[in-house]
Amino acid sequence: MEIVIVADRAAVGEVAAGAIADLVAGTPRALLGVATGSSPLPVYTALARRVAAGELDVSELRICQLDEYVGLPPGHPESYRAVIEREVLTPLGLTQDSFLGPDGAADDLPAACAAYERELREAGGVDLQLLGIGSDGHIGFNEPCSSFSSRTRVKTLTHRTRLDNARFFGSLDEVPLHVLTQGIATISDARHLVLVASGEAKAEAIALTVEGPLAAVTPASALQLHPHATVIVDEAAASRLKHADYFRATYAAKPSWQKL
Ligand SMILES: N[C@@H]1[C@@H](O)[C@H](O)[C@@H](COP(=O)(O)O)O[C@@H]1O
Repeated sequence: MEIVIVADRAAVGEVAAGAIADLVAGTPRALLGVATGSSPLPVYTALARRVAAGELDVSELRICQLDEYVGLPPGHPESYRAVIEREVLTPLGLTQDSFLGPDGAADDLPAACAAYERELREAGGVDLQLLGIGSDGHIGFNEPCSSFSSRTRVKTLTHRTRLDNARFFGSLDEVPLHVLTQGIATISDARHLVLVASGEAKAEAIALTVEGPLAAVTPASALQLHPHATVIVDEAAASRLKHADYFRATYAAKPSWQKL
């Protein structure tokens, strides 16, 4: 696992966008897994800026979604499909044609989960999966104690996650209780995992992810098992890392030929 510590949220976005730009330069039709939440927004802003400046061509890029609420009516502004369209597809000039996501409005949810697993496989697998992290260490919607071998399935949100996400809805009651999410094994199939976090509220989850024991109670600790995982954090999110100085020195001495 490589840990990159930078000054602030905007710098987190620039470094992660650089990794995506490097991928697209070599593989224009790459499959990019995107995440919702506030953490990845600076990444999308940095990508959109590069596209607008003519520095990056994403016209062939394909996008896929990590997770989705169950039961929101189609077109609900907080469905993750709508969020990704608003925050990723439109700013990058992409359409729903280049987008894969699980169907949270399906009558048969297990079948929708199996169909999404199949779609990801048939698309050739995810090249780079961008991840945020919940304050309880969840990735996607894999709440604490999710199995490391889990595939896409229905999960129940914890009270804490529903409280965290209530800011996007009118009230806590409007936050769905159930979701579909890529499992931890599904996420780990991606060839490169890039987790971004900023702010003090994520410091404990980041310390447990990077330096804590491998434990289902911290779902993001599964990144420790991945052959190519990068964690990009700002100083506040890094503030509880015991090995921060080593991580800084390692990144500062990174050979120029070596990409993230
Ligand atoms: N399912 C999403 C996660 O993918 C995201 O990482 C998390 C953190 O969001 P934020 O970055 O806003 O703290 O929110 C939701 O639970």
